[in-house]
Amino acid sequence: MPVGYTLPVDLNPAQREAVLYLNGPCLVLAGAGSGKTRVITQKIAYLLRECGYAGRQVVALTFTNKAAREMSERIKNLVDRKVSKGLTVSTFHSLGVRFLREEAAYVGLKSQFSIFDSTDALAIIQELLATTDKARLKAVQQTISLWKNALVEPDQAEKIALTPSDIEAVRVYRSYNATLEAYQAVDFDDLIRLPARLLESNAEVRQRWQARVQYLLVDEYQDTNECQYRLVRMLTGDRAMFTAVGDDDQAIYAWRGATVQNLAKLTTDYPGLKLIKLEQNYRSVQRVLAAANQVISHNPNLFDKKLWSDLGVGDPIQVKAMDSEEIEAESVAFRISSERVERQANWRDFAILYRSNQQARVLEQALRNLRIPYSVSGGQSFFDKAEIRDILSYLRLIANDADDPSFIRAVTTPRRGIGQATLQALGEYASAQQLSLFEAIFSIGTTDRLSARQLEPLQTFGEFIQRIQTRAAKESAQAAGDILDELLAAIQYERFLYDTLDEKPAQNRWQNVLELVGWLKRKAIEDDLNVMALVQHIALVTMLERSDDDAPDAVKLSTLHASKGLEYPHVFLVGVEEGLLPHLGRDDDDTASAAGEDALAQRIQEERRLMYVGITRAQRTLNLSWCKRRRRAREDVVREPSRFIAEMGFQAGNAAGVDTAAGLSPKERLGMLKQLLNKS
Ligand SMILES: Nc1ncnc2c1ncn2[C@@H]1O[C@H](COP(=O)(O)OP(=O)(O)OP(=O)(O)O)[C@@H](O)[C@H]1O
Ligand SMILES: [Mg+2]
Repeated sequence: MPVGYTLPVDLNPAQREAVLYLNGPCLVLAGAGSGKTRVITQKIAYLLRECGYAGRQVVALTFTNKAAREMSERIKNLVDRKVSKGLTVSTFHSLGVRFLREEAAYVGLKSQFSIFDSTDALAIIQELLATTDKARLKAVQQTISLWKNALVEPDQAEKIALTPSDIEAVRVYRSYNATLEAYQAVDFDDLIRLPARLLESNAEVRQRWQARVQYLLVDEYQDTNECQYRLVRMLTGDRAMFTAVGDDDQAIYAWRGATVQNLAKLTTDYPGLKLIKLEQNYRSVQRVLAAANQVISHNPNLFDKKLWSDLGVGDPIQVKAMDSEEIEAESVAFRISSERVERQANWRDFAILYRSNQQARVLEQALRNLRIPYSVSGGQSFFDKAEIRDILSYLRLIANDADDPSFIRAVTTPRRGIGQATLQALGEYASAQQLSLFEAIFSIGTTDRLSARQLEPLQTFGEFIQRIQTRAAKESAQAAGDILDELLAAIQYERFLYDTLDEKPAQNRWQNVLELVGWLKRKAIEDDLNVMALVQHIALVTMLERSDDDAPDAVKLSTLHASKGLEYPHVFLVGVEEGLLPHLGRDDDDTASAAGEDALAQRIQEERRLMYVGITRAQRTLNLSWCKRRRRAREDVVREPSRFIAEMGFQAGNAAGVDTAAGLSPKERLGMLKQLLNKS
């Protein structure tokens, strides 16, 4: 340790060791709430303040934009702005975008490539597969995604594809890639796959990046996939100056190709790896921790870990059975409202967590009824709304005019007298000439299939987009706002809404558009992005969350997946029932249900880890509930309590809420007894 450096006192010896260790690769393996993320933040501060690293030499990778933002905030408080200048704290995907923007030419892209989200990607697959069977489409999309994440190219996929459906998927995979290439577009998986592949194949690029990334830190390492593993390996090279932190019990992205084996692989790939374990949990009271430990003990474990807390026993965990999801939602809303007063807490101290996005609607309604402020994260719904996709199609076209899907959406919304026949003629010409639709406008001229009357609105549109392109490329973040306003006015989008819809929905949609534009303007200024850079930024936000503008004091609604890494004083975990948590794939878009016993066991284990993640978000109180009946496709279905409730040692049927001492050590039991006695 450099002389005169005082590490923050609020690090325990093991954490301190992890922060100070700089002799090679380091893995911190520890349970929830043990301060893994804190180690990363403190280590960045240590590198910058005491070890002479410049900001631009340090890269920290997190799992979500929100986590990246929070980490940046914390570092701002620890390190002088001048010292941290150039520091990268981002998601794997944002780093991928930056990498590809700089190295675009090496992978045959222009730097203003489009990023297609899964809705865009699905539309392409639908065209290639020529089916509307949604389950089949999603299955193919997932297969392609898994191949990409495992760095399996179509040629290799062809060799391993045995079933007719996999063979079909290979065919789609090939054409899908070709289509993306034609549009100068990449999908989310490509954001990591292309950099990893380029780094592996091109020594010059590899050396340049290795010289640049002097120290790398990775949070939530258990959820990295093969591509991300290789990316980390390539970026850090033989020097292997990195710290990874993770918890195998919190691996919840196997369905996206993540593999906890990456944790084990580190220990074999880097023989000199320093392994550090943390055992004290600083987040949760003992009852919560005991429940978490109980549940996860039903999974086979890769690594032996212990976890204890000295934050006191805490209140009994409540387990409630509800008659329906409406009643469950009402009851949660009511409880939050009264507990806020009783506990003198803030709205933001409460979180409601659920397995599936669809559960949010009923909860939102109940909170609105009681006028409780809330914010939702983990949903993609906002960016999937028609009006938002309309506006974004313009922006995407402006940034990348090879993006044919965006062209088609923009040119036909609002309608400007360009009909199907016109577009068809344009499309045939474009593909014959190997041009994008946008380029085709300017060279097609009138033909026997395209009259001057048809051509004119196309050209007007083309010139309009070109004018904005010229400005957008030249101007700054400040001007981005003006450009957005002018764009909206020029296309008369508000009028289009009121012309085509009833007043109420038109008003709603226009509000959403204004919200989007307001958010974009703030983002442009905050991160100093011009319109071009902004467009790529948006695509990334759509991926996991859009929770920038969290209301300052609001109850948090979140999926379990999106709650990873976060903590709340009071947690309500709803819908803890068989079929939902564990989610057993009764949905029609599910492929794993047919995949046999072993796959099912794996799946239950992943769901159990998800349950563990949920429980361990709670700092002080935890409330579980499940519904005896739930509406599914307009039918009421009888539900059973989740097996996880029994695994925690609780009984599930009691509507009054039960408490048991299961999972507590003798000392903790005694503490609990004392507490009960004090109360009475
Ligand atoms: N040494 C410490 N002293 C006091 N508080 C600590 C200490 N280490 C961590 N904490 C606090 O404990 C909480 C959990 O820490 P952190 O979020 O870093 O854990 P984690 O291991 O990353 O959890 P998760 O597995 O959920 O991501 C935070 O509120 C953090 O500030
Ligand atoms: Mg963490």
